[in-house]
Amino acid sequence: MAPVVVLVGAPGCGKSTVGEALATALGVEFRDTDTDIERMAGKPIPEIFIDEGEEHFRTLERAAVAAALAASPGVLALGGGAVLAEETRAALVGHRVVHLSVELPDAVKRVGLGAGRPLLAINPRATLKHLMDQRRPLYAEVATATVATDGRTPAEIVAEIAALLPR
Ligand SMILES: Nc1ncnc2c1ncn2[C@@H]1O[C@H](COP(=O)(O)OP(=O)(O)O)[C@@H](O)[C@H]1O
Ligand SMILES: O=C(O)C1=C[C@@H](OP(=O)(O)O)[C@@H](O)[C@H](O)C1
Ligand SMILES: [Mg+2]
Repeated sequence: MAPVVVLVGAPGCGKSTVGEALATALGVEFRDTDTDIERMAGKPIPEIFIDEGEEHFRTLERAAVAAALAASPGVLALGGGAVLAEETRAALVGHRVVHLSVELPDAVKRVGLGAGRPLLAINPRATLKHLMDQRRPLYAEVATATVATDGRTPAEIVAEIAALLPR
């Protein structure tokens, strides 16, 4: 069964937070591929990056996204870098994919010092800017709708996404 909606966007755009609140509002299951990856690997994401490296994480991520797209009936949040994989962008075709957009100032405030996000462990602001510039076209490519999150509460964002969904 396909997800009701898949959330994509940069780190700090609110995929995990908004996704969980949206699932609660809709009364459906919430799934986050980062949580699935941690379960698969048996350790937190920063440890996967330290022990096996980013490439290994991306391999686990491609598998986690493919499995979740096939099996999750509810709201599905991806990790911010999932769209880097062409295989994943292809797998998203035909799904309802909402890009939660965020500009650098709000993203920086939300990720803080990058705790729990190994890619942002050094110089979070500059790294985030680089990641966002690189990925913006990829989020636009996979998205069927975009919802801006800057200066808005998760509740406001949940309401806007819910209004996009079929009743
Ligand atoms: N709309 C929002 N306004 C303010 N803070 C937010 C908003 N959405 C998420 N946050 C906060 O930003 C941080 C990152 O959110 P998270 O859901 O983990 O983002 P993502 O999964 O997209 O990386 C969390 O501390 C969360 O509470
Ligand atoms: O941007 C990225 O490449 C990553 C984003 C993280 O997820 P969030 O976007 O939920 O922070 C997580 O998948 C991992 O740390 C890599
Ligand atoms: Mg997340």
